[in-house]
Amino acid sequence: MAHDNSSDLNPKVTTMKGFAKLADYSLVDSLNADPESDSDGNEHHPRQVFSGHYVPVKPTPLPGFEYVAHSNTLFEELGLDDALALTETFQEVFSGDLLNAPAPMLKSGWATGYALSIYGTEYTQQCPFRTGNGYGDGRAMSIFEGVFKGKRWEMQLKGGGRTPYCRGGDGRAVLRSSVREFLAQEAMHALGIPTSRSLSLFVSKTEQVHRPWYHEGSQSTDPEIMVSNPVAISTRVAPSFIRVGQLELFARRARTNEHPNALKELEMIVQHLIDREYKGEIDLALSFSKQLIQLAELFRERLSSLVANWIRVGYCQGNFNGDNCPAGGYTLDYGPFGFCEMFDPTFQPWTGGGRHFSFLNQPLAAQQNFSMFCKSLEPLLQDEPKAHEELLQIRNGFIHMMELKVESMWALKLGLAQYDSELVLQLLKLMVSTRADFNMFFRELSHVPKDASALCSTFYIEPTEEQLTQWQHWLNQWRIAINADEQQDSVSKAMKQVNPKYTWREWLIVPAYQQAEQGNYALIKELQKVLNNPYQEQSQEVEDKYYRLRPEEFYRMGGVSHYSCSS
Ligand SMILES: Nc1ncnc2c1ncn2[C@@H]1O[C@H](COP(=O)(O)OP(=O)(O)OP(=O)(O)O)[C@@H](O)[C@H]1O
Ligand SMILES: [Mg+2]
Repeated sequence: MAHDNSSDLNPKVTTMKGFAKLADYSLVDSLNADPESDSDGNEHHPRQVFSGHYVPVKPTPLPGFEYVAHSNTLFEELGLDDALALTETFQEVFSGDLLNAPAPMLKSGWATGYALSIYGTEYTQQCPFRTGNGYGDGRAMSIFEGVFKGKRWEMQLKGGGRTPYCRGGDGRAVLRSSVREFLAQEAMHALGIPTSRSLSLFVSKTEQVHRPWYHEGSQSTDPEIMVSNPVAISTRVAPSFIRVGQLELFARRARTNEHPNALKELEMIVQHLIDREYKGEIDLALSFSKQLIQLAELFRERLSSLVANWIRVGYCQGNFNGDNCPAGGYTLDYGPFGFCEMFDPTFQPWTGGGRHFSFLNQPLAAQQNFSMFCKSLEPLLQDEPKAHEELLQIRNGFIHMMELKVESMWALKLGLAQYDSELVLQLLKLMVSTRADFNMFFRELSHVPKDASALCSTFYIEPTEEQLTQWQHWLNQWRIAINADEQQDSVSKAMKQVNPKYTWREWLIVPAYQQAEQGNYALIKELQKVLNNPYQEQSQEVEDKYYRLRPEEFYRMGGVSHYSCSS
């Protein structure tokens, strides 16, 4: 199926010449190309896509583009020289113009369809045709795959214009959301959490689009005004961009036998998933049904560990539905996300997200996505009752595995050899009652203080005498549990490796995208540096600026503490 003739690149690539070919990995939707396609041969109109794994699309270039940033870290990992980001060809390609893309790159990219399920419920109404056949990458498109230093990566533009899945949207992403996604992906990577990565970010100096937003300083939940913002293209990179929702799309079609190839298309996309995301971990000599069982086990492991890690660093995805859940088990779609500052188990920055996707509910949301993943594999096991039963058991075991992961995450955060439910529950209650900052609290605790007053700098309120006594009691219990008198140094060191000092604080990111809108990208560079080293101590200057409780004026502020528009 996969057409794979890409070659390894030499270290430190300085030109685009070595960039590998886009893999035409599977069935293209060729039967129903858009009769209305524009003179550039591209499809900019919403339409139903009934079959095939992708639709060829050409990005719509950013007019009057300007380079904003690239990730030195990812460049280094891919073996690319930083100077490449400043070359004309690179800038053209990653601002959406493939006209001069050097061979063996193709002159067009591809967009994929996916299905939507929200918290385990299947939806079909979210496209103009109310069938689900027009739902998918509405403004994201991959432009090639390549092998860099022995590892295969897919590169995808976000905001590169309309696709048949655009549903009437403009196909664009604004600079605000693009800066957030660009920085967040690399910050998560630095935190040690699997994620799509950021390659580059370009902005248009001439094209703007409108998005609903807030008045300066507004405390409204809903945005009050339309604000125009420059459009941007960020490029994200991952082994593949296959989402649970994508498997769901093909499984739904297979279940209802929507066309003669439906089951085959499901099988092909699952094979592609194994090839791109699980090769090396799945025994390809096994029968396909046994491979599927291994796949489900591996994804269960990756997904549960991912979500436990999200909680570890205070991350809330915000909209963890099936189409924002990559089947490779990493984090994707940094639009509705946020990081919990003042600890609240129901923290949810995205006003459209609801409690079911809130901070400490994410394990349950993950369970729903995992169930949909398993359900998508079922049509492939319809003649294999034994394997089907095994799959159901793996599905039913998710929540237990998730619990274990969450428990060991708390144990790790607290430097405990074993999870202690009483200690953790008491702690979370105390954190809520004294309004502790989630990440600063754990960082200060990592110094293993003797006196509870050392923790007060992480509280948003002045604790009462009674609360201080409760804290001291908890601290004493905890110190006994970690054997602090003898192991203080080693526990402290280990805790600092899992409790980050520098994490995402939305109010410190806002000025970076605001200044970028004025053409000043210095703060983006500064944030890249700071967030790239989350576990290390940095200079006093950095500490004073970035290791701080959120100032009161940013609480309840639209666009900072919550947002309704993430695009
Ligand atoms: N401006 C837009 N134009 C066209 N389609 C859009 C636009 N904004 C969002 N969409 C599409 O709407 C759907 C839901 O949007 P959502 O915010 O989850 O995704 P996203 O942030 O665009 O993308 P992704 O999940 O690829 O990171 C997606 O299928 C997305 O492609
Ligand atoms: Mg999305």
